[in-house]
Amino acid sequence: MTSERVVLDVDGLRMRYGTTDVLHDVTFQARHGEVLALLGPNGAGKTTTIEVLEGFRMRSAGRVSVLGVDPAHAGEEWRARVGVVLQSWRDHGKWRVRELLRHLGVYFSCYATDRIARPWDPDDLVAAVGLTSRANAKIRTLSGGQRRRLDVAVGLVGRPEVLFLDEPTTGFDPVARREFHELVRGLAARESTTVLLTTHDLDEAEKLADRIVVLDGGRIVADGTADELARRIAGEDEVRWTHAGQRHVRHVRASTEFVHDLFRRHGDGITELEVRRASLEDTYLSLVRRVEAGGAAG
Ligand SMILES: Nc1ncnc2c1ncn2[C@@H]1O[C@H](COP(=O)(O)OP(=O)(O)OP(=O)(O)O)[C@@H](O)[C@H]1O
Repeated sequence: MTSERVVLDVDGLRMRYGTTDVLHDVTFQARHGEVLALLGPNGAGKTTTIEVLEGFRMRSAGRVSVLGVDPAHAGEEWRARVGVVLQSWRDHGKWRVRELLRHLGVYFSCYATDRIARPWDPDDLVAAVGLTSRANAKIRTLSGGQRRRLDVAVGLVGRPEVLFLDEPTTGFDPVARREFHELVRGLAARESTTVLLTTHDLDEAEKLADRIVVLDGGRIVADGTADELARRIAGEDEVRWTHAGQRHVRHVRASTEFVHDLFRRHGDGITELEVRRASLEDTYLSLVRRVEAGGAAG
C-alpha cells in the first residue's frame, strides 16, 4: 500500500563521462512503499542512475533526493536507512551465514527507532531470504543462487526504508526467483519499504513493480504501470480463430469490437477463438524499436 510521501525524487538528472552524456534530464519519483522497476537495453543508464541514488556516484547535474536527503552529501544515519545489494560477500568464505548477518547487524543497532527495530534478527532474516537450512554453512560452500540470497540479506540487515536492487535475481533458479518476488512484495506491503530495482526480466518487472520506468540511451522513454504502458504503446491485441476449417490470425487495436463483428458476421461458425493482449514484452520491444528508429516515445 503506497502513501503520498515521495521517497525518491529525481529531477533533471544528468551524467557525463568525459565528453559523453549517458543520462539526459532523467526525472521520476517513487512514493513510500512503492516498487519501481528500471528497464532498458544494455548501456541505457540503469546502473548509473541507481548508483547516483545510492550515493556511490557523483552526478553531473540535476536534483536528487532519497528519504529527503541528497545522497551526494548524506551521512551515516542516512546510509543506515538505505539498503544496497552488492555482490561483495564472496571474500568472506570462512564466515558462516548467520554469523556474518549478526556481525553486520551490530552496526545498525544505534539507528533503531520507535517504529523500526534495527537490526533485523539474524534467524528471522535467514528465514525471510530462504537460507534457514544454510544458516550455519560457511559462505564459500553456498551455491551461486544461495550467495545471491545472502547478498539480499546483507542489503536488508538494517531494515532499510529504501532498497536498491541492481539485477537482483541473476543466477536464481525459478523457485528462488518466485521466493524472492514474494520477499520483495512482502517488504513493500508489510514494511512499506520503497524498492528500486533494475532488471532485464520483463516478467519480473511485470510481477514485482507497481510502476515501470523505461530508460533508453540515457532518457526516460516511458513511465507507468505495465497495463498503462501496454495500452499507451503497443496497443494491438492478437486475435486467432478458426472459420470454415481455416485458421486466421489478426492484430487489431480494438479486439472487443473486432470479436463482436466476427460473431455478427459468422455466428456459430467461429471456433477456437483466442484473444491475446499485448504483453509487457511486446510493449517493451515496440518501444525500444521506436526509439532506435528515432521516433517519439509514448
Ligand atoms: N565509469 C564509466 N566511465 C565511462 N563510461 C561509463 C562508465 N560507467 C558507465 N559508462 C557508460 O554509461 C552508459 C550507461 O551505463 P550503465 O552501466 O548505467 O547502463 P545499464 O543500463 O546499467 O546497462 P546494462 O544493462 O548493460 O547493465 C554506457 O554507455 C556505459 O558504457
